[in-house]
Amino acid sequence: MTELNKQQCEACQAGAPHVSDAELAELIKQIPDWSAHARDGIMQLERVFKFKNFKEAIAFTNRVGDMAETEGHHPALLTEWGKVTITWWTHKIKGLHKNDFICAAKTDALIN
Ligand SMILES: C[C@H](O)[C@H](O)[C@H]1CNC2=NC(N)=NC(=O)C2=N1
Repeated sequence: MTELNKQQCEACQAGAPHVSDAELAELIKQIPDWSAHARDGIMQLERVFKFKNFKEAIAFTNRVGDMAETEGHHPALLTEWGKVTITWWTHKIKGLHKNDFICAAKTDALIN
């Protein structure tokens, strides 16, 4: 099967199915540094990235932003001095779609 970070997001419609528990268990193995948790009842993927300073943190943030624009799928981004917290979920379905796992894998590929 094609590696997650080599796949492209699909256009996600309202009403699209959430990933099943079994699919989540399989997909999360490909992004082992990410956690899957519910926040306000919405399942999300989250990872904290550490950097030497703010300059590197904001540069990484901008690379992720460019990827999100390319994919048409967007994360929550918290950029701090030396740290970026990235959270992926699909707003339209208020949960996790395969797109979120693809974008998490693409995010990992943007680490210098
Ligand atoms: C119109 C636009 O394409 C949609 O609103 C996209 C934008 N980016 C998105 N990003 C995420 N994470 N979830 C969405 O449902 C979503 N929808």
